[in-house]
Amino acid sequence: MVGKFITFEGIDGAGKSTHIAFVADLLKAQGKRVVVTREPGGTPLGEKLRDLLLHEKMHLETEALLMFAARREHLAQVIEPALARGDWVISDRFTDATFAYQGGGRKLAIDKLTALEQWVHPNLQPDLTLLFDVPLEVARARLDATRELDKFEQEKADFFDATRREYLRRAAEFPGRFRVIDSTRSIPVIQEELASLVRGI
Ligand SMILES: Nc1ncnc2c1ncn2[C@@H]1O[C@H](COP(=O)(O)OP(=O)(O)OP(=O)(O)O)[C@@H](O)[C@H]1O
Ligand SMILES: Cc1cn([C@H]2C[C@H](O)[C@@H](COP(=O)(O)O)O2)c(=O)[nH]c1=O
Repeated sequence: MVGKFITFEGIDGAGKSTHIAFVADLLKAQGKRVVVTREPGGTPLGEKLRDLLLHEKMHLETEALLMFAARREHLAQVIEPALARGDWVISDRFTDATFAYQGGGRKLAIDKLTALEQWVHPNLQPDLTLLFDVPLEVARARLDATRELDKFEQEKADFFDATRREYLRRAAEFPGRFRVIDSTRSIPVIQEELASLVRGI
């Protein structure tokens, strides 16, 4: 059995995490073994780096390098072994998030990120990337309703507009693996679309 690599992306508050367990359950119901994980994080070292990344101020290049350091560990410890076993992997964010947040949001040169991507995972891309897309005001209202905001969530509107634009630019650049989900709709309506997508996988 050959597993597939599915990533969930979107600006903070877009609603991606809400749907991960739903998609995992659909795949399990099809008899697939599923590993659910997240970035930054997914390993003990990655979770420590996550804590730093989400709460400490740092130079933007340090931030990008730490994202890729956590990713290298995540690939080695979790993603690559799972795919090699034939499991399916669902990751709450992956490298598209670095292009969107550190590239789009923080304006770090895209060619530097491309070089890191080539170093860390030259031969692996997600088979499917679900981009949960909402205007900033919708995401912000959803976040405000939930919890204390981390370093990224406290960023200003310009940052999230640029992050969202870079996500959408990448979705247009890689139409074969991206599906843009209109996440302004209700949860049950989005789940109908996800169920139909998963049936076709
Ligand atoms: N389609 C939707 N309609 C209304 N509320 C939603 C929808 N999707 C998610 N929410 C709510 O919005 C909030 C944020 O959702 P969720 O945690 O899934 O977002 P997220 O994109 O994963 O954010 P983050 O990246 O910050 O974790 C939650 O309270 C969730 O219940
Ligand atoms: C992988 C990755 C993540 N980020 C940012 C995006 C979010 O604000 C946080 C992760 O929190 P989540 O609510 O669990 O999604 O980290 C980033 O800036 N760059 C990345 O590569």
